[in-house]
Amino acid sequence: MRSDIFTNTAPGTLRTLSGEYQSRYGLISYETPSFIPNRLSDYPALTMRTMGAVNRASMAVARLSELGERLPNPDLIRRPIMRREAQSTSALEGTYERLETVLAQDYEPGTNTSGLNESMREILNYIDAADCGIRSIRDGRPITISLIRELQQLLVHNTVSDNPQAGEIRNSQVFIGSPTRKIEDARFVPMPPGHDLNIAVQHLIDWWNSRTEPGLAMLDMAMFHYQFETLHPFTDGNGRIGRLLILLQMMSRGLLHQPLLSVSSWFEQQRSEYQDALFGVSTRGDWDTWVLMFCQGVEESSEDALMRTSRLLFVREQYRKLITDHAYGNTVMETGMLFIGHPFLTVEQLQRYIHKSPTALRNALKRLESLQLIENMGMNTLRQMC
Ligand SMILES: Nc1ncnc2c1ncn2[C@@H]1O[C@H](COP(=O)(O)OP(=O)(O)OP(=O)(O)O)[C@@H](O)[C@H]1O
Repeated sequence: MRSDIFTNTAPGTLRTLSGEYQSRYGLISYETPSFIPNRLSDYPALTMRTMGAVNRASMAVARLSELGERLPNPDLIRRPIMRREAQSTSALEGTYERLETVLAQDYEPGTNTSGLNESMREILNYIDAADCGIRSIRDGRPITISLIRELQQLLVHNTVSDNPQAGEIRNSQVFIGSPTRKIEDARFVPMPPGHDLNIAVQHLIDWWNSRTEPGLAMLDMAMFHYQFETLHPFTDGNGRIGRLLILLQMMSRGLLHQPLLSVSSWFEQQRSEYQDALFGVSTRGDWDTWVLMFCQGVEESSEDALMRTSRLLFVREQYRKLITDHAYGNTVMETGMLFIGHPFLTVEQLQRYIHKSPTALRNALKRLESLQLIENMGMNTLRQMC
């Protein structure tokens, strides 16, 4: 990491690290600065433009929350939204599966994924971690180190990163973005592991839990996200856990009651600006650019979630009306409603969710197909058509 781009307004200090790493050519020695951020304390000075973005983001989340309160079946509607988040937060870190494949994957949190490929396992692990986080917040559990460690452990479960450091604050050095594999060329080198890192992470969590002013929650989340990523507490999964925490923080501060927000797709589209903005805080204390970007991301993601959720509600109403107009019975209605949260369903899944005879289910599917609400894709899979 270059040290000359850190100015005297950087909110931290540089410490030189030296060591050796194993390359394919043998042990190579390195010497590089690492960045130790100051503890978060007061709010940074922000421009009027950024304060406006903070307000707009808060209002967009409030609108989404209001819609969430009116949802007839929030758990069903949240399912495709969480899968989309799982797909894009993983894509941001280079783990890619098509969204359709993720939506079609027959999976419920906690079930065995060992037969699946590594990238699908990672994506489904995110669903497990998100599910665990959401349940914890709903049970009134505060955001603590132990909760965050539990989420990271779920995220890396049964993947290449499932090692003795899974679920632990790291005890080894990490380097962000060193594509040439030369440590000196890493874009950012977080602080070394050990006592100081553990204390810094604890301080960050205490800082978060001491913030209670609702009007400042957006700013708190932006600052928290920067500090979390800059500390990089884990050996893997820092980006994904950091972005999951944004949702959990909104829920725990009462800004959002239903987990309808997916921020990663927006950050994925702005990947290099996102990393530059985080880096800009470290190198020159440019909080304004970072907070502005964070709030734009939250605002646009909330607007997008509002649009997607409203569309799902509209589709649900269309299904309901058509099925009612044709005087079809409960099984058709129940089956049709299931497709709202499951754009793809296999016959086996349907049999698991709807406890009716195979003939009744077959008839219900035929009726939904005749109404052109679903389509048979072959291989026992049906797809929502609206
Ligand atoms: N300059 C930077 N300062 C602080 N954080 C950064 C910086 N650049 C990127 N990040 C954060 O680090 C994340 C990527 O980190 P890294 O490539 O080490 O992945 P990771 O820790 O393995 O976790 P994940 O795979 O979930 O990101 C980014 O998503 C971003 O949140």
